[in-house]
Amino acid sequence: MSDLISVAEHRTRVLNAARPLESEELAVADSVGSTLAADAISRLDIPAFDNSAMDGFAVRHADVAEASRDAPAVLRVVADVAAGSAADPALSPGEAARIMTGARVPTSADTVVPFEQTIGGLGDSLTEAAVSVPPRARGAHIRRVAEDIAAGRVALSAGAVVGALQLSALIAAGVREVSAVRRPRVAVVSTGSELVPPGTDPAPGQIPDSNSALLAELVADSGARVTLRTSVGDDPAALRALLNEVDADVVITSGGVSAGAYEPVKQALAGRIRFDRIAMQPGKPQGFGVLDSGALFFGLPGNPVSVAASYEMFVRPALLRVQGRADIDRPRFALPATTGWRTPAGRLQVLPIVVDGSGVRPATAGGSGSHLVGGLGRAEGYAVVPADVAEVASGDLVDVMLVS
Ligand SMILES: Nc1nc2c(c(=O)[nH]1)N[C@H]1C(S)=C(S)[C@@H](COP(=O)(O)OP(=O)(O)OC[C@H]3O[C@@H](n4cnc5c(N)ncnc54)[C@H](O)[C@@H]3O)O[C@H]1N2
Ligand code: MOO
Repeated sequence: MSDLISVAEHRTRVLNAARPLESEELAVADSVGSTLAADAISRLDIPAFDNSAMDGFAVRHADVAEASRDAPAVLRVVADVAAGSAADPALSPGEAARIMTGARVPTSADTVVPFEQTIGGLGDSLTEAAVSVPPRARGAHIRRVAEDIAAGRVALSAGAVVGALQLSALIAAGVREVSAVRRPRVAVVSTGSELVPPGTDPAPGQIPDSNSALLAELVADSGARVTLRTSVGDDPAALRALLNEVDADVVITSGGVSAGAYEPVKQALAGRIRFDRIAMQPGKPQGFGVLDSGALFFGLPGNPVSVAASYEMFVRPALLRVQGRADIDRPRFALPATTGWRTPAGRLQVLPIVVDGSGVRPATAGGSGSHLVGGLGRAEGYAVVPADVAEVASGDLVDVMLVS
């Protein structure tokens, strides 16, 4: 239909309004989940000093270069260097130091021979080392100072999110504080008079409010903080009052944006934000704008699969952008469909999928219905099928983004 606007156009509008928040200094231990606002600079070399990669002997390469099982190079062991030791024993020709993994390599040694390449191994290692296998090269089994990151270099770049891997790198680099973008505060509001709180038995005509939980968890997964999670009935005045009070950087509602008689979001915000029909399935009706408070406002359609798909396509990229993330899109892979399915003409399809062997199939038994919230529980990601494709056949390659 001609009044549909493309996903790309809507996304551009959303991202243009999504500006990074201010930054704050955080202790590294408190930075997990935050995005760096500036490069974190290493205070230490990694490795911090030349050290041994193996338990064995620190040797002079010239002493062992010709060693063989028939003619072992027999060295006198003059020192024992454990990890943590500051010792730097001097080795003369014909001498070795016993050394453990992670220990400093003596300045006068240039190679490490593991116990396995000696005749006596650990057994008589404090008296002599009979090397029976020559090292592959001078420098073998030595981990060089700063070969990974040098002090003064970037340990983690602006725009990176601090997870477990990044935290370990920052700690190893001796970083104590980072400049991080403040995490967005997000309000999640379900609308609909049919909703009852999770765990409550619905009366006839009622259903559990699954969207606010869905959105709250998605928001948390995106590194933002849910500061309000609530539900209002089909009551535009109540919603307007709530929106006037809410203190958040981003407000996300579900429901009440389509063409019915009771559309609280549309009625509460008519003239203040845009309501568009997007060429996407699910997720056609979308409200978006900036509230008087400056908060970004997303009025997502109420159908649960529409909420999940709209979040992936519009809200998540925006939340990552306001956090200053370098990467705001999930990686996409082309995988074959293991079964065929129909796609809506003229709308980009965002279909929950299950990874099935080396291909994908719809997660929702009935296909692409936006109400099939039960099937969402099986979904591992989405197939994103262009608007001009009318049908996916078994074996076709489809673009997939994984979310779990
Ligand atoms: N005449 C038309 N009707 C509809 C159109 C249209 O273009 N013309 N669009 C359809 C499409 S597409 C969608 S998507 C929905 C969007 O409707 P709303 O955003 O107004 O959402 P509601 O009507 O409030 O709810 C839709 C559906 O989702 C269920 N729901 C709502 N909130 C929750 C919640 N928190 N947890 C679980 N389920 C929820 C609700 O009960 C409805 O079944 O409009 C179509 N109609
Ligand atoms: O756009 Mo609705 O989300 O197709 O069902």
